[in-house]
This record gives sequence, C-alpha cells and structure tokens, in this order.
Amino acid sequence: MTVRRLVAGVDCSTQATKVVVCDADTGAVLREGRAAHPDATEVDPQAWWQAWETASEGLLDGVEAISVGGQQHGMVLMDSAGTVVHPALLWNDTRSAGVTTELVDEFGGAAAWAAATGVVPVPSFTVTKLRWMRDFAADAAARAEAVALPHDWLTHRLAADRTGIEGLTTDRGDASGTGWWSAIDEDYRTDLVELAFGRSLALPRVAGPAELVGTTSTGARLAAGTGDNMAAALGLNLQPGDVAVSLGTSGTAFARGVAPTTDAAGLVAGFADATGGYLPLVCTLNAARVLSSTAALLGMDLAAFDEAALGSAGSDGLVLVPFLDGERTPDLPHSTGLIYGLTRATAVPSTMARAAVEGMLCGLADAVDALRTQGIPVERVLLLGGAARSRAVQALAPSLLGAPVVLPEPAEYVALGAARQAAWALSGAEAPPAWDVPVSKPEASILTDAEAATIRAHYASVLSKGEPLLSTPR
Ligand SMILES: Nc1ncnc2c1ncn2[C@@H]1O[C@H](COP(=O)(O)OP(=O)(O)O)[C@@H](O)[C@H]1O
Ligand SMILES: O=C(CO)[C@@H](O)[C@H](O)COP(=O)(O)O
Repeated sequence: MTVRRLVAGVDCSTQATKVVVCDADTGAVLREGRAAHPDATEVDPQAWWQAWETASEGLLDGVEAISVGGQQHGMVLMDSAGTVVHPALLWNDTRSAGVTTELVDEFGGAAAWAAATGVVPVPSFTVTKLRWMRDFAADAAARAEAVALPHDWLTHRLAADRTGIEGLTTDRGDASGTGWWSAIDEDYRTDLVELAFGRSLALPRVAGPAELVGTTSTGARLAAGTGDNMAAALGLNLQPGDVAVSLGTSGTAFARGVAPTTDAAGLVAGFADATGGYLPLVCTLNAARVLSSTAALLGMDLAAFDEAALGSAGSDGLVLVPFLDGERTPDLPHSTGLIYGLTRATAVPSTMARAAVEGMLCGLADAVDALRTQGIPVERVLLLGGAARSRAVQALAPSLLGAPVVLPEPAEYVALGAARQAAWALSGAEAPPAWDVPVSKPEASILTDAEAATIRAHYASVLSKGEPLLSTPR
C-alpha cells in the first residue's frame, strides 16, 4: 500500500487567508479552509495569525510540510523581541505616494533603480513605506530592528524553533518586491534600506527555492514560502508563452522569464520567481473590487451584475476608468474612478455593468501589452482570481487581451503553488513535483477584434483626456 504524504499551502492574500491540504505526489486537494481579513490597507499582522488559525482549524492532521504564499510588498516592522511596532502597511496603501518621487530621485531616477534592482519604486513597494515611516511615524520607526514581508512574518510565527527576530527567512521571489533586493545581483542592496530609512535594519535570510527553513509546533516542516504571484506561477506550472492574468484584489499579468527585466518606464516589475527564475509582472490596484463596487452601486449581487453585463448590447461609448483605489499602473496614486460618455441611452444599469467589466479588462490589456513591450511572448492567457469566475469577464477577455484565453480549473492557485513548494522541499528532489493543471475554454467571445479595438481606443482617449484630473490629489 502506498502511503499518502500530505502538504499544506497557505495564501495570506489581501482579503483572506486560504489553506489547502494536498496529496504531495499528485496535488489533489483533500481539505480546504478560508477566513477573511480586515478590509483595510494597514493591518495588524495578528489578524493574519487569527485568520490562519481559523482557516486551518481541523485541516492539519498528518500534514508533513507547510508553505506560505503571501500578498507581496506589505511592510512588517519588528523590534528586537519580534514585536510588531506599527500595523503592516499593505501593497495597496498609497500613503507613501508623496515620498516616492523624492526617493526615486535621490537614487538617480527611474532608470537607475531599474538597472540596480529590476524595479522602479511606486507606492506599493516596501522601500517607499520605509521612507514614509521615517518621515511620518518616527516613534515607531525608532523601535524597529527588522523588516519582513507578510509571508516572512507568518512563516516566522509558525516556526516553533525561532525566537525574537532570530532566524527570519524570506525567498528571492518575495524579496524582489521590496525594492532592496536586486534580481540582477541576486542579493540585498542594504544601501537602499539605509537610503529609505536613514539606517540599517535586520533583513530575513533569503532561503533557496526548495529549502526547509523550520518546524511548526506540531512537527510539520516549513518551506521557504514566497509572494502570492510567485506561488500562483508555481501552482499554474506556467510555461513559456503562457501569461497569467489574475483578477483578485489586485489585477496582475505575469509570465515566467529566463532573465531579469529592467523596465525603466516602471510598468513591468522585474521580479524573481519561486524556482530560481524570473517573474516579470504588471500590477494594477483595481480588479475584482471594481466589479463588486459597481454591482453594489447598481443594487445587484454578483450574479445579477454578471447577467446584466453579459446581456448588454455594448457599452456604447460609456467608459469607466476603474481607479477606485488610486492606481499603480499607470502610476496615478491620487486618481479616482471616472465615468465618461454618460447619456440617456447609456445611463442604464446593464451598460454601466458592461463598462465596469470593460474598464477593468482594459487596465489588464494595457498590462499584457507592457509585457509584450518587454519581449515576453503572449501565446495564451490563463485567467484566474475571484473575478475570473464572472462569465462576462470570460466572454470579453480574449478580444480585449488580444490572446486566446483558458481557464485553469477553479482553484486557489496561490495556496496550491505554496503546497507544491512544500511538496518540493519535502521531497528533496531537483524539481517541483509534476502536478496536473486542468484548463477549460471560457464562454464564447462576444466581441469582435474590431469592437475590442474601439473599446480600448475609447478607454485610452478618456485616460489621456482625464490625465490632469487623474494625476492631481483630490
Ligand atoms: N463571480 C464573480 N464575479 C466577480 N467577482 C467575483 C466573483 N466571485 C468572486 N469575486 C470577487 O473576487 C474577489 C476575491 O478574489 P481573490 O482572487 O480571492 O482575491 P485576493 O486573492 O486578493 O483575496 C472578491 O472581491 C470577490 O468579490
Ligand atoms: O502588489 C501586488 C503584486 O506586485 C499584488 O498582487 C499583491 O501581491 C496582492 O495580491 P492579491 O491579494 O490581489 O492576490
């Protein structure tokens, strides 16, 4: 009789913690749990711990290894005892917008950052949050001795064999989103921590992709973990030519790369991945919540919203610029949403629903184009994340994104990727285990390529007309 080995993967993402327990050989999901996070852009990491405890309750019997995938960029500052000195500022917290330009300039501008680290800081990046702490939360900053990311912190909290800030670990994937780890040098740039914060901080050791880094109180081994997008890439087993478009709280478009990218325009972040390779990625601040907010505005649940968007004959020139939480790509942190083209004909719920889906997808279409500009081949888009469940999204995506779209079987791909990393670390093998990723075709496309081009042209024109409004603080 073969003995089944169990591994767990965790997704500590913006809106929730999700846990999957899988068969280490096949990846079959045997148990699942989930618990919500506070709806805020600064969060006490203790809330992630509570969500982990709730989401994993009753799931971990027999689990031999655990790995944590986490929302990227969040800043967790600790004192020497490991006590968090300020609520974590998350990736979607834009308060560091005011200090980002000066920080970029102090190092010689966008091109210098891109050449040194692979990224150009925007307010999402941890390095800008350190500068904000130095300037606007000096008391808490003075107590800080170490800085870590959400997945580093949760892994550390899970490790029963560590105390204080001793033994903190991260991985190259998540580290590459800080702004002080260089995907070009494969090393920390401690000078950039000092530049941003005014002094040095202890940084987590960068563990190898398949390393075991600790042990939990129940004896399960801990893998290194990684950023949520890196975990999703591992869960999806992305191949050359594949681009993942994830429609969660953030909208992301990413692909596996064989070399670091250095986009001085700052659209494509030159991240590392969780396997030793690279993960060029474009991220927007506005994806699934554009649909849920518009549905709430229209007094509809998500199912009714979807029907309305799908049933609409077209947006008829109504353009919804979806920057409800400010925007990161394009770099417009002070922006808000805009609605343009409202007439008596378009001021109807179904047209508004359609314009919201189109607006969100136009932002992601620009993201996919930015990858193309960096020479990333886009032969097939894998659509995932909560909003990929929307039939309207599925029906509009192929023409707007300009590529064939497939739907990986609905699953928590970040948690699955983390579980795959745990299985890899547990196996001691050269490569991650081969887990199958079934895909299906989406709803038939309801747009011609010409219609999609018109929608994207309207969107681009409203963006450029709205620029003065979008770039000014309210
Ligand atoms: N059918 C649907 N249509 C549109 N949005 C959906 C649908 N189902 C779930 N969502 C949205 O997906 C989001 C959660 O997606 P998820 O990928 O889990 O996000 P995150 O990883 O950022 O927490 C929520 O905002 C939810 O409203
Ligand atoms: O900032 C980024 C990527 O650079 C985001 O993708 C975060 O990693 C949060 O992801 P979700 O919670 O939306 O999955």
